[in-house]
Amino acid sequence: MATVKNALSTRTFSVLATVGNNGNCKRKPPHVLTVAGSDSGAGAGIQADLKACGSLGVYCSSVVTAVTAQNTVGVQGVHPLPEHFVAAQLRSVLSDMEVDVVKTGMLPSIGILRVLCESLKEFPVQALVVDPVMVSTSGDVLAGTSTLDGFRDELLPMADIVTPNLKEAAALLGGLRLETVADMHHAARCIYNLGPKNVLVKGGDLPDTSDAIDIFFDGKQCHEFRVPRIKTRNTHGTGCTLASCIAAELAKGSSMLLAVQEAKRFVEGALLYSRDMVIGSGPQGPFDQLYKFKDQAFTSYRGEHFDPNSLFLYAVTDWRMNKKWGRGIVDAVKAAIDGGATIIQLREKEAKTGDFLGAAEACKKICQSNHVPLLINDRVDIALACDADGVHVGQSDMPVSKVRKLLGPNKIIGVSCKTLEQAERAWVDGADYIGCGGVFPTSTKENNITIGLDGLKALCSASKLPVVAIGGIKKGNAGSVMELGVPNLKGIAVVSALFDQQCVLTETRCLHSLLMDISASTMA
Ligand SMILES: Nc1ncnc2c1ncn2[C@@H]1O[C@H](COP(=O)(O)OP(=O)(O)OP(=O)(O)O)[C@@H](O)[C@H]1O
Ligand SMILES: Cc1ncc(CO)c(N)n1
Ligand SMILES: [Mg+2]
Repeated sequence: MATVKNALSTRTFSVLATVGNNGNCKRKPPHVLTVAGSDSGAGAGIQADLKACGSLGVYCSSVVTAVTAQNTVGVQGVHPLPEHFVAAQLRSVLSDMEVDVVKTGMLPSIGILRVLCESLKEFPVQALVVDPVMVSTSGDVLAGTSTLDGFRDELLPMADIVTPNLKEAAALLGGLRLETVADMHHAARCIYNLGPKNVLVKGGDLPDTSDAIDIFFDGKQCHEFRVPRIKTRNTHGTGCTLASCIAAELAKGSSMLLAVQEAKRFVEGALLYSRDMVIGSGPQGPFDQLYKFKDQAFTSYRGEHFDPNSLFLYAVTDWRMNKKWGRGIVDAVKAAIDGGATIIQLREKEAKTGDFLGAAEACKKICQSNHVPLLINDRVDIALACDADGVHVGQSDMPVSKVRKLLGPNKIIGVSCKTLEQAERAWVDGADYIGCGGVFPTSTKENNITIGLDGLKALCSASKLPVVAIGGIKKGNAGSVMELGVPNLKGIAVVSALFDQQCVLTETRCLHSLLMDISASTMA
């Protein structure tokens, strides 16, 4: 069950709008309509789209434009559906089902392309993702050359993003040669001039590159996406999957750039998971878009940005304490890391913005070179400005769902919780971990309610997220916390035990070795 929970990304639930209906509360899930061809081998086309959207927690309806007979060897046949029946399917779905985003794949004829354009004018949607499918990787033609003009003159001007591969980009530009990354940049700009709001030129098929490189152009800036090319024969359907994931993320409310980033991560994770899979005997096999349901390890694949074990010894800075002992934030952070701190949070309630940012930037360098994540307390602006690894917020700071929108899917978000309701909310809103306390009385925070070891244990047991304990923890009582033995209690967070001390390095070392001893004895 845990795998299923994970695959239904925490983010998913935060975007389920509730709509009143005869006094009842109903959920409206984000909804993508794919208008594409069926792939009998199920690696690409409608089948890929349904799996990809489903994996990202998005409802996917489907209008079939053609039925193909294909497998890992190639395309054995294409049977386009009659235009009037594509029109009928479009009307059925769009007139009734509150589609957020339309994603197009194989449009086998200019007639079908025009039917789609007419439907979109009659039933406008929030966003249109156009994957201008023309030729399969096996070289088989999936859309006649007559559709080229239709794409250029009618569909692309309506598109929020178009995602051609190299051959399709070349065809859209009248047979331009595309052989280098510089050519891809140029092509992205030229295709933008055909009218779409954004362009992603995909370089999966660029020869002689160790990276898979895609170029994104939003009319102002070009972004280069590079991931190490995964060595596998199973890449059939990467294009369809990528476009569907972009559509799904847009339907959930993401910005275009973040949607593309998330889609890339999904494809990369799926290829990695499926790299050794053997289906069929032809040259290009399908991969598994449902990978997140099958192997929990892949839900925490590196794209998932956060290792809960980094909560082990969590150092939270305090300007006043460090000043009292005559040292700056940066020196304090360096000493804590040298002593074994596994994550750093800068909590500088009184610092001026300019000073805070300067210190944060210096800490970021130290943290990065030591592979220790750096979080900023409360100040999302500072975190963005110094490119910190994430933010920690309290219950009266900016809500987690808003922080997630600002920081995107790849940053860490922690939130302080005392109650089971707050812990549940944190999970729903897309937090990565919970800070739970005060466990013991503390002077760092005024008027802080102490929940005690029992409160901590109850909250950990109920929480679906990893937990770090905080509040008055020091050498003398750290053992009683870690010995609670709840699996998602990953570590302790400390302020005065490290920073209200003469030597930060010594205190951190001491606490670190104590924690190591405790975890060795609890594992034994
Ligand atoms: N071996 C790989 N490793 C990592 N990423 C890849 C690999 N192959 C393709 N990609 C990525 O997959 C996405 C689709 O790229 P590609 O250029 O293959 O599209 P396509 O040709 O339209 O796909 P399709 O196989 O569905 O026709 C791109 O983001 C690309 O960078
Ligand atoms: C049906 C269908 N759509 C798209 C592609 C492109 O991969 C394919 N091979 N088949
Ligand atoms: Mg390809």
